[in-house]
Amino acid sequence: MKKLKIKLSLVLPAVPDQRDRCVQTLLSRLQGREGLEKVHLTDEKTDGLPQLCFHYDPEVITVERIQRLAVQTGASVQEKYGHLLLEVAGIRHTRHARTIEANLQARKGILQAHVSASGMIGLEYETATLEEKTIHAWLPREGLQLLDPAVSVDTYLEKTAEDLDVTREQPLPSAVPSTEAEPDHPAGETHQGEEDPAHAHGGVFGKNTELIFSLVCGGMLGVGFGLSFVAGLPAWVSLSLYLGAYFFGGFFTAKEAVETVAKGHFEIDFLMLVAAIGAAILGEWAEGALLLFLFSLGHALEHYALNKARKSIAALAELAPKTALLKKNGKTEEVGIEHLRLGDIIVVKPHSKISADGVVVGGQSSVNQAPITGESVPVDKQPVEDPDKDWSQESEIKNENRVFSGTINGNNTLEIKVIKEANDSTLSRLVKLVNEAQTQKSPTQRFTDKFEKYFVPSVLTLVVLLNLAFLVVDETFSESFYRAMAVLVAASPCALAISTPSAVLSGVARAAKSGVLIKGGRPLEDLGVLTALAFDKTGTLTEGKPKLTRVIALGEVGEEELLKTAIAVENLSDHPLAKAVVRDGKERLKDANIPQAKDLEAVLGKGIKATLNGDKVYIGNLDLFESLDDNKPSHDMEEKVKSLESEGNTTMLIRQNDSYLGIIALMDTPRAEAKNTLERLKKIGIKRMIMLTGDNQKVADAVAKEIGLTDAWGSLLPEEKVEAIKELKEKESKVAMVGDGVNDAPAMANSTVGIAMGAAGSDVALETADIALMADKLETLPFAIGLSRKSKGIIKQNLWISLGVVALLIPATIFGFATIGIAVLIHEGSTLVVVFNALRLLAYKQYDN
Ligand SMILES: Nc1ncnc2c1ncn2[C@@H]1O[C@H](COP(=O)(O)OP(=O)(O)OP(=O)(O)O)[C@@H](O)[C@H]1O
Ligand SMILES: [Zn+2]
Repeated sequence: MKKLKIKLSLVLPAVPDQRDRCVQTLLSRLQGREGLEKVHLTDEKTDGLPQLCFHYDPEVITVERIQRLAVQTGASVQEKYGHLLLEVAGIRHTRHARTIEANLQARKGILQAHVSASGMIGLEYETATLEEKTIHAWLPREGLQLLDPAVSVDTYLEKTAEDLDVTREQPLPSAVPSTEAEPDHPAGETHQGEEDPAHAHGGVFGKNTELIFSLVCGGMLGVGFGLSFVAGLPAWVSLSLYLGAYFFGGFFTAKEAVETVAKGHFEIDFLMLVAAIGAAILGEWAEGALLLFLFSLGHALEHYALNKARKSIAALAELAPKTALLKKNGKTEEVGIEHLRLGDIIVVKPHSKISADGVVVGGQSSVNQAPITGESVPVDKQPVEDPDKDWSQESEIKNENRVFSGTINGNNTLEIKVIKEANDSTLSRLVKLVNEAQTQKSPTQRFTDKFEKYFVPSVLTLVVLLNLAFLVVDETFSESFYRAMAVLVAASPCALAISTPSAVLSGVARAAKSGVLIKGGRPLEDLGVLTALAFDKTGTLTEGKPKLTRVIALGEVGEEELLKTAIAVENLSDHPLAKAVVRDGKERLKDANIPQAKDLEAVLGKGIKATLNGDKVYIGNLDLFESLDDNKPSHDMEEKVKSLESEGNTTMLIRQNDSYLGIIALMDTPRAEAKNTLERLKKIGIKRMIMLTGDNQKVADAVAKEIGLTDAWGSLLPEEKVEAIKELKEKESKVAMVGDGVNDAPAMANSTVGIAMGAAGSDVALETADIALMADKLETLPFAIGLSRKSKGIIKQNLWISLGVVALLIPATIFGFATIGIAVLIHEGSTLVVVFNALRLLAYKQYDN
C-alpha cells in the first residue's frame, strides 16, 4: 500500500499558550483517524511557520480533508496543496475510468487522482507545481470534456435538466418562474450548453447513442441470420447485414480499444475486437456479430444503470431553488441565490422552497425538512428572539429558528435572515461531500483491484499458451485460437470491477435521500459489518437539556444565597449543565440580582473554579474535591450526593473558600425514542451498545437500565473516552461512535466509523464525521446501519457472482463446453446482474431488514 507524507505550514495563534492548545486539539482530532498513520510537529520551519507532518494513506483520506480538519481547529493552513473536484463527460465505464486515473496519477505534481465511472474526478496536487488551468488542459487529451471545474449545486441543476429528456427542450426549471429573459443569458445559449456534453458522450443520438448503436447491431444481426436460411437469396445479402452489424456493434469498442492501445494498455475491448475479427477470418460472421452485439449492449446498459444511481444523487442538488425574494427597504425583489449576502432578509411564500440557510426573523410556519434531514414530519419554525444579532457567527441555533436551503415552507409566509451564502449552504456542502464520497475506494474495491493485478497477467499467459495448443493437441490453429479467445472473454473480470463501486454508489445515493451522508465505501462497508456501537450520553441518548431538580443548602447560607453564587459562577461557563443551572436557577430566584464572577477556570470533566467578590468558588462533582486539597466534603454530604445520584441525578457541590455551601442536582431525560431505537439496533445485529459519559457511574447505570444498553462507562474524562474507544476497538475489532461530532470529535476520530447526529446544524460535525445523520434523530441510526448491512451483503453477493462466473466459465471454455457466444453472453449477463443487484439498494426501505 502506498503511503504519502505531506507537510503543512500552520499559521498558529501568536500566544504560546493558545498555540499549544491549538496544536493539541488538532492532534487529538487527527490522531487515530482512519488513514492517518501519524501526525507530528517537526522542528523545521518554512517562511517562519511551524511544519506539521502528516503520514497518510491517500486511498483512505484526502489531503483536502486533512486541511479542512486543520482549518477547523482555528489554525489557518497555507495553501500548499490544492484540491479539485471536477465533473467531466466522456468517461464510458469503470475500466475507462481506471485508465484515466492511472494517466492522471502519473503526472507530475499530482498527489492523488480518483476517477469514478460516473464522471467525477477528484484530484489533489501541489500548488507549487501545478495550476488549475494546467489540469484543465489535460482533460481533452484524455478524451474528456470538462463540464464544471467546481462541482456545485448549479452544475447539478444543469446536469439534471440535461439528463432528463422532458426538460431538455425547456429552459431550466426554477422554483419561481420568471417570464423575463435574463439579459446575460439569452435563451439559445442555455440549449447549447446543454447539448454539448451529450455530444461528447456519444454522437448523433445524444447520450443514448451507445445503446442505439448496439440495438441496430442486434437488429441487423437478427435479420441477416434469418435471411441466411432463405433459399435462393445470394449470400452477400446476409453478409452485408453482418458487416453492418460489425460496424454498429464494434464502433465504440474499436474506438476505445484504439485509445487504450495507443496508451500502451490493453483491456477487454481490444480482446473483444480481436475475437470478433478472428471470427470473421474464420468465416463465422454471425458469431462475431453476436459477440459485438452482446458486448456493446452490456456496456450500454451498464452505463445506463450507473446513471440511474447517479441521477438520484443529482436529484439532491435539484432541490435548491435558483432565486430568492430579497426584501430591501420594504420592497421585495427576485434575485439569483448567488447574490444573497449574509444578513440579507428573504421572504418565503407559503408552499415554496426556502432558498437559503438562515434563521427565521418573521412569521411562524412548519417546514418540511425531508429533503435535507429525511424527517417525514414537518418542523415548526418561529422567529428568533433577537433578529438583529449577527446569527451567521452563532454556533448554537435552535432547531425551531433555523431553516435550510432546499426545504419546503408550509402554510405561512416566513421572513428569513441569511446566515450562509449559497455555495456554503448545508445543501451544497452535502452535494459536494456526496460527490466526494464517490471518489474514495472501499476496502473491498481495494481488494478486487489488487486481485486483478495478479489475475489479469495470469489469464493473459494462459491465453498465449492456449493459442499454441495446436502444437500439442491434434487440432488446427483456428480451433486453438477460437478456444483461447473464448477463455479470454470468460476470464475478463468486468463484473468484478463494477461489483463494489456500483453497490457503494447506490448505497450512498439511497442514504442521501433519507438525510444520511455516508462518506464513501469504507464507512459504508465497516458499518455494514460491525457489531459494537459506542454512544455519547449527553445530547445523544439523552435530550441534552438537563433540568434543575434539587437545591440543597447545607452550610450557613440559605438556598437563595447558594443559588446566586452558583449562577454567578456558572454564568461564565458554556457547559450544558452550567446553562441549565443559570436558566432554571434564575427562574427559581425570580428577579434577584446576580453578582458578577470572574477568572473562570475549567477543570476538565470535573467542574469549574472562579472568583466572586474576592472569594474563591468551586463547583463540581466529588472527583473535583477529591483532587483539590485536604478539605474534603463531609461524610453526610457524600451520602446525600450518592443517594441523589442513584436516582439518576447529576450532582454538583458548591464550595466557597473553605466552606461547603450545598448541593445542586440536575437531571437529563433520555430521548423518548432511545429505548425503541436500541431495541431495533439489537434486532438488526448490534450486540454491544456502550454508553460513554463524563457523568458519574450511578447516573450512567440508571440511564443504561432505562433504555437498554449493554454497558455504561461513567466518570470518563475526554481523553479516557478516546482510550475507551481504543480498548473497544481492540476487543471488538470494529466499533462505531455516535455523538454530536463536536465535543466528542476525538473519540469519533479514533473509532472505526464516527457517526454524527444533527449534522445539518453543525458544519464541524458534517465535516468530521464519517457518517452524518442530518436530522437530530436517533431513529435514523437503524436505517443507516440497516442500509450499510444490506450494502455489505450485496457487495458480498456481487463478489460471489462475479468470481463464481469466472471460475465456472474458464474451465467450461477450455474444455469446449461453451463457445465464444455463450461466454460473452454469460460474461455480459453477469456484469449486468451485478449492476442491477446493486441498484436494488436505491429502493431500500427502512424496515427491510
Ligand atoms: N460547568 C460545570 N459545572 C459543574 N459541574 C461540571 C461543569 N462541567 C463539568 N462538570 C462536572 O464534570 C462532569 C463531567 O463533565 P463532562 O463535560 O466531561 O461530561 P458530561 O457533559 O456531563 O457528559 P457526557 O460525557 O455524556 O457528555 C459533569 O457530569 C459534572 O459533574
Ligand atoms: Zn513525518
